[in-house]
Amino acid sequence: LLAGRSSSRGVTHKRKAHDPTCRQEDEEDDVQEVKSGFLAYLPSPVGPLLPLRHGVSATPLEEPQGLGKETMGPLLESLEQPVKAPRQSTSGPLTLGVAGGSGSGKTTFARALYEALGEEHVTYITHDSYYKDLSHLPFDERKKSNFDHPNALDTALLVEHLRALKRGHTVEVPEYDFATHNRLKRTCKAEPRPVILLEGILIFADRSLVQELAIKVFVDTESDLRLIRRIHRDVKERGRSLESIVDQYVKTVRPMHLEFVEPSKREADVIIPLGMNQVALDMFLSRLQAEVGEHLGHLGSSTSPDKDSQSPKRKAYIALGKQGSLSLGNNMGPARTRGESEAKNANLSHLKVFGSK
Ligand SMILES: Nc1ncnc2c1ncn2[C@@H]1O[C@H](COP(=O)(O)OP(=O)(O)O)[C@@H](O)[C@H]1O
Ligand SMILES: Nc1ccn([C@@H]2O[C@H](COP(=O)(O)O)[C@@H](O)[C@H]2O)c(=O)n1
Repeated sequence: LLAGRSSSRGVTHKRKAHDPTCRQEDEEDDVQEVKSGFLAYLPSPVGPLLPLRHGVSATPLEEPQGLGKETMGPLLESLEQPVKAPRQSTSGPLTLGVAGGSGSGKTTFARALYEALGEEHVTYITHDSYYKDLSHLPFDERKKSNFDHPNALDTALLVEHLRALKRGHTVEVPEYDFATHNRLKRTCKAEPRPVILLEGILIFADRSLVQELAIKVFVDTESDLRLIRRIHRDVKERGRSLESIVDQYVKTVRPMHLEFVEPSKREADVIIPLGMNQVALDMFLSRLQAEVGEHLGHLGSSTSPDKDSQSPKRKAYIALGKQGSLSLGNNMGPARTRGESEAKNANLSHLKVFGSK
């Protein structure tokens, strides 16, 4: 569009500047350039051409070639507006979503963020905790379920919880057992904190969930690597056989990934290529530092002991991420449960990969 515009400007400038009709002719030229430029890009003629910009009062074109004010106004406005990052209000928690296919490294990435931002500042929730309970089915039926379809998860409850956290309420996050495919009886309290970190394969596939997220990161890893990682993990941590993993991958994981997860990538603000990697983490953390500082400042001392953005404490935890020191040596882990033993293994095995240096 811009290239077309500057060439027709050239034609306009050939005329004499003192010509009293110049302005009108300029305007006509502007109409011409609009005709040859914009018209080519718009799907169908929608009405007479009306004033376009300040100083350009174009004569309406004959129907049906013209363009309506309703169409051109917003179009031109949008062209003139700088592209703005979608920001949520700074008065509530900053909501961060990390999505990606199974085995892409989103847990690894999310936990690195969790550590780097400071656990006391982050409410960490996984969509996995909201898998629906299947205890009404016999085990053989349960294990054949499609766990990669959005209907397998109680997303409405998660959205409700996110909204409650934003209002400052503590929520009871369900606990899920991947070995039995059931919810446990107990729940896990998640307290409101300045940053809400949400992770899951399908979090960008649900509109109501996407709307709750201010910053959306997609961890993008090729399917062969994801499958290999999944095999390792599911054998070690989820008590699965190689045969069952491959069977599940072919029947549900892969097709659902192609249908729901991959297209949801377009919702992302940031795409991390090659899975979790230190350069991406560092860059993301640097950018986030300003956002987080703002949010921590806003939420005050009950959730943020260091209000001063230059305080040694904040510098320390951001630096922690930069060094890649990611060991989770405490019991303040995320509200994510896959049974006790799995949680322990998962924490340690993920974090070793990115242990400092
Ligand atoms: N960049 C990486 N290089 C090597 N292994 C990785 C990498 N990222 C993750 N992993 C390993 O792959 C497995 C799956 O990673 P995880 O973060 O749990 O993925 P997701 O949460 O997306 O399923 C884990 O065992 C983890 O240690
Ligand atoms: N009972 C269940 C529930 C889910 N899954 C699989 O978990 C995957 C999502 O978790 P990631 O940590 O890998 O993102 C998903 O692909 C489900 O197939 C399961 O196997 N059993």
